[in-house]
This record gives sequence, C-alpha cells and structure tokens, in this order.
Amino acid sequence: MTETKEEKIYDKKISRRQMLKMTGLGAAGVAIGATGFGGVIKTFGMDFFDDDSTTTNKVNFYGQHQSGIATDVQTNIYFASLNVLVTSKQELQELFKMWTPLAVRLMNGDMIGDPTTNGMMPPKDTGEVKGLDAANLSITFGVGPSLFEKKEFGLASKKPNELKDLPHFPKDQLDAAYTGGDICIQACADDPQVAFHAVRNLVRAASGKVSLKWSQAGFNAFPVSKGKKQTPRNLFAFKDGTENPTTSNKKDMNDVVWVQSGESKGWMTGGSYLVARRIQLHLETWDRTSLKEQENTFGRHRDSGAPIGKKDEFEAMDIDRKDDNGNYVVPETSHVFLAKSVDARILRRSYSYSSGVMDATGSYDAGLLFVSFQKNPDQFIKIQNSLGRLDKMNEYITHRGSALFACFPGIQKGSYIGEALFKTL
Ligand SMILES: C=CC1=C(C)c2cc3[nH]c(cc4nc(cc5[nH]c(cc1n2)c(C)c5CCC(=O)O)C(CCC(=O)O)=C4C)c(C)c3C=C
Ligand SMILES: [Fe+2]
Repeated sequence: MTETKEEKIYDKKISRRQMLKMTGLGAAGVAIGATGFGGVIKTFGMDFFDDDSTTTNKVNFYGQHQSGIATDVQTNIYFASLNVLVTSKQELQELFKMWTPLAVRLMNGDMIGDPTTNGMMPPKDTGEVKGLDAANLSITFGVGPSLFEKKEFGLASKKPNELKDLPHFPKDQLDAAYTGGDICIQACADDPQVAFHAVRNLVRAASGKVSLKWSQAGFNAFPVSKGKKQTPRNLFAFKDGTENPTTSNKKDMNDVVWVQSGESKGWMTGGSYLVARRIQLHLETWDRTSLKEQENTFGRHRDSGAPIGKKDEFEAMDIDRKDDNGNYVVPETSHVFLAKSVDARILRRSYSYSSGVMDATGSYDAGLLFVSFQKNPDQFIKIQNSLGRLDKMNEYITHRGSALFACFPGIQKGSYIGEALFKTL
C-alpha cells in the first residue's frame, strides 16, 4: 500500500512502482494508445495497470478466465448485486472500462487512486485496507438477465437463451430484497475488510451509474492439518465442498464450468454462469436434532465427512449400496443421495453468513450464501429439481434469495471487462 517516490510524467503524477507496472503492457506487446513519454499509457482511453508479480498473497486479474471461480476458495466473500442507472450502451461500456484498472489495482493490494495531496478533497480510496496486503483478493463481474431487458442498451440480441430468471422451486420463499440484479461483483479474499473494501470502492467510483440492490458478506473457516487446508464446515457443522470438480483439472473445468465455443452466445466463451442462493439455516431446529438424524439428512458422517458407513471423507460416495435387508445405506431422501441421482455437476463455492436476527421470528438470520458456477444454469436447475420436495434438509432450511449472472470470460491485457459483449458482431 505504500507509495514510494513519485514522478511527474507530463500532466499526471504516478509512482515509480506504478510506472513499472504500467509499462509491463508494452513488454507484453499489446497495442496501446499513447505510450511512455507521450503521456500515461492508455488502452481504450483508460489507464493500464498490470498484475504485480511482486505482490504477496496475490491472485492475477488477467487471464483466460476471471478470478474467483477456479481460484482457491478464500475465507471471506462480499457479494454485491447492483442496479444499473446509466441509460446508454456507451455509458455501460465506459463503466466496465473504468472498473478494469481499478480491479487490477485492488487485486494488487494497491489503492484505487493516487494519494490525495489536497486535504480539502475526499481521498480517492476509502483507505481501510492501508497496511494490508492483497489477501488473495479475487473480483468476479457478471451480468443478470434484467440488464438485457433494458431497451436503452440495445443488447437484446446478445442475451443468451439460458440467461433467464431461475424457475420457482418448491418451498422457495424468496424475498425481493435478496433477489436478482443487473450486475454482480463477487469479491473474495482472505480478509473480510479487503473483500468489503473492493466492492465499496468499485461502487463508489461508479457513483450515479450503479446503485446497490442487495449484498451479502460471508465466511469460511479452514482447519489446517499437516500444513494443508481442509474442507470448511458449514453452520450445520458438516464438511461442505468435499465432492466438487477439481479446479486444476482442465477437463473437469471445461466439462462443468467454462462455456465452450458454440455452447452459448460467443461473448460468453470462457465465461461461466453464477447461481447465488441465500439460504437460511434454521439453526434452532437443527440444534435440537439427534446426530444420527443430522447424518441421515446429509448422507455423510458429521465429524469425518465420510459417506455413511465409511471412514474417510474422500472415499467414494456409492449411493447404490444396500445393507443386508436391501435398504439403501445412504438414505434415499438424504441431500447427497438426491444431489447425486441426476446426471449434472456444478462447482460449488459457498460461504456461511450470519446477519443478525429475523424480525418476524427472533431466530438467527444465518445460513449459506450458496454460490455455484456452471457452463449452463440447467445443471443447477436439474440438481435443485432433484432435491425438490424430497430433500430431508428442507426441514431445516429456507431459500430466501436467488440470482443468476453470466460471468464474463477472462480479461486479456489491453482489453477490459466484458469487451466481447460490447463488440458489434
Ligand atoms: C442445487 C444445488 C445445491 C444446493 C442449493 C445445495 C444446498 C446446500 N448444500 C448444503 C450442504 C452440503 N451439500 C453437500 C453436497 C452437495 N450439494 C450439492 C448441491 C446443492 N446443495 C451437490 C451437487 C453436492 C455433491 C453431491 C455429490 O456428488 O456427492 C454436502 C456434502 C459434502 C460435499 O460434498 O460438499 C453438504 C454438507 C447446504 C447446507 C445447503 C443449503 C443450505
Ligand atoms: Fe449441497
């Protein structure tokens, strides 16, 4: 966070460190508008900042895919769903251009603007992460179905067929205050303040152009054994995230998560669909439930995380196993039995939340901000339909919020967030 020596380059003050990061673009051989001594390096009229390889605890912004999807799950999330206030396609495009260098700077653990020397002006950065490192911050941008319905943007023909509101599921009790949105920003970091600061500063920089529709902070805690991070537990105390596609396995990711060429609108190739569900956990009811019943609810043992009847968390979950009486060992109404009964996979990247008390009941407003990524929302829909009315977990949960966003593919150096969406073809 500390800026060292400042140099004046024509009409703009930038630090030596920033200058080095900015000139990294030239080295990468990407076309740039005005370079080096002709002024500040600009691409599409915006300042260019590169990923800073000298930063500790750093996730890269640029790449084939956006960060925050295949990225190792961090301890904290700040998820924001935004309304768009601008009224033309060009202004919308400018918004994503403006956010691009800011997101790079945030993920480098830097301030979003140079330190203000004028004490009569508000600082450019809100400042609460001063002295902290990048904390593995990832920032993921997506757009919701409602954005394409705004005629003023003329984006109707770019709307993928699969980007539509999720269907109503049995037992849904959705609250409009936690549903939908034109744009999402998912900020995840190993520090809650870093995640919050990222969203706060991006939204503040876009003042008058977007407004907050809803947001949710969340957390995960990772036990460490022999120096290795273990699966985190949700607020029902069960290991959550055991059976997930391996993010380092390219085939798994291409099969499950990344949109391949021809599978959706062209601008989504390399992107992914994000489902967010704010699911209340009825902790008071759960805490009165016997351990055996809790384990039958999930189909796994609580402490080890192993499939029922097995010892180790990562032993195969064979749902067809039957006991000597011909009964299923993993109960047919258990969450995992039902989730596994359909031929669909998703990448789950969820966080627990605790947000005070429910006014009407006096119970905890706590639960799971369920987040999953998939190349097609139908994958989620198939699994949710299988859970349907049968899932034993329904006795202990209520879905309160829901949203679907199309997350752009990765951003290349010299480009900007969502560029492909705005191209004329
Ligand atoms: C529609 C998709 C899913 C929703 C919604 C969902 C909610 C939800 N899940 C848990 C806790 C656990 N889920 C587990 C496994 C699991 N869950 C889903 C899908 C949804 N869950 C899938 C596809 C799977 C994997 C099934 C498999 O192939 O084995 C588990 C077991 C451990 C694990 O694998 O992570 C837990 C625990 C909660 C609390 C919850 C909503 C509040
Ligand atoms: Fe689940």
